[in-house]
Amino acid sequence: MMTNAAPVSGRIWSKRRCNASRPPADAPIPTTNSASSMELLLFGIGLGSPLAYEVNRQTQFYPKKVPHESKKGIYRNEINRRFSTTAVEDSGRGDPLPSDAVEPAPSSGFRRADAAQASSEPVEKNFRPFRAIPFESVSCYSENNYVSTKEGGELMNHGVFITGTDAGVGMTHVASVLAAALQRRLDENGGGRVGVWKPVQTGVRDEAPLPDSAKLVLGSGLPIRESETFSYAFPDRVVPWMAAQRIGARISISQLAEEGLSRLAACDRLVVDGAGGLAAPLTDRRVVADLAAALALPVLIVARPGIGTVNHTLLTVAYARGAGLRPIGVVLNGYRDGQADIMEENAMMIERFADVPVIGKLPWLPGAPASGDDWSTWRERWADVSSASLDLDKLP
Ligand SMILES: Nc1ncnc2c1ncn2[C@@H]1O[C@H](COP(=O)(O)OP(=O)(O)OP(=O)(O)O)[C@@H](O)[C@H]1O
Ligand SMILES: C[C@H](N)[C@@H](CCCCCC(=O)O)NC(=O)O
Ligand SMILES: [Mg+2]
Repeated sequence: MMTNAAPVSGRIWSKRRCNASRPPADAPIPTTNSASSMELLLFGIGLGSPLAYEVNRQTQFYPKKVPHESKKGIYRNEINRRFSTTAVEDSGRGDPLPSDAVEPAPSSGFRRADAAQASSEPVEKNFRPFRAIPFESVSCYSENNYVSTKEGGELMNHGVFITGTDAGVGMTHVASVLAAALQRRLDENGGGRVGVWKPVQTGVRDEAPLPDSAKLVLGSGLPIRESETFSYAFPDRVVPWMAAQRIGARISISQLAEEGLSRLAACDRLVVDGAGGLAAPLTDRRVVADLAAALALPVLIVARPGIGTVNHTLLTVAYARGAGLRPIGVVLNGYRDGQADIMEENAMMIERFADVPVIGKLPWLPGAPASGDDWSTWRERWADVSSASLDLDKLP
């Protein structure tokens, strides 16, 4: 029986900080151009209607690549609405998530960015530490054939959720090369399609470095459109929950879970690039680990090769297990000259103390492109070095 994780995020985000970032309780309800109103409109009337088109036109933010983000910096990638099917509800087994995991649905009209603000209760009373979804509760998804049962009857979907011991450890680079490697393996074995998905990305601005969604497409070389690889995009390079708070928006984990399951159904392997580590908050009560659990995906942990990584990796593994997740492997990424010995020792300790295999040891490969140009050379070099050291057989 899996246990729930400790309420870590409740301590990280003190009430004072949370309140400071929220709009005042009597703030006017946003009208058009707000994330929530746009989301509601699109949800209620469908993408094809003239009104929805009008909303899209008014809310451009990132016009070069994604013609549907708002000037305020949001937001929900409506293109991916098409992935939000009713498959989960149709399973006939009721609500796919525990009731407290499902965000309240909008009833009518515009709504504020955060349901807690619309409530008559003070915000503090609605703010609770997160509780990870117990793994058992996602078993209903198996009815949709999205879930494969591995040896020992363990529930595991056909894909992998990439996480890391810290921001910046190379999750997106590993996700993209892994997607390419999985596609190659499928091609060699009768075909099939690998999907990549970045559910929430932060730090997406015109002037910023490439967003992760672009890195996933360019780094994997898969024939997919960037606009179809992500769901939420926020301008500030911070934790997703905070990025949403800063612009008065909120992330719906139930919609993400639904979309993820539809994406799983639409491909043979899905590589999901999380944001930050497993404990990074997504909503008031949910963290990245909850999304991985809702998707029944095993997690692959990207970690640094050098000093500090044993502690960080063991913490991440423990947290994953506490949230009911299965850590399927660790990739030590970016070892430099002279670091091979300590990396080997660290790999040995991680395997011994965490009981998780280190399935990849990737070198630091200088010259990663910073813009959209010249990815093919890098991709080939990166694929060469990683194909030698990534053990794909450990992945479902
Ligand atoms: N093995 C590597 N060799 C060379 N450069 C790398 C390697 N791994 C990552 N990088 C570089 O390090 C930076 C961070 O990598 P990446 O974006 O994949 O990290 P991340 O963990 O996804 O970060 P974030 O938390 O910001 O999403 C990037 O500039 C990338 O080009
Ligand atoms: C800004 C980063 N790049 C990332 C979010 C990092 C969350 C960090 C969590 C923390 O501070 O503990 N965003 C993203 O992957 O889209
Ligand atoms: Mg990343």
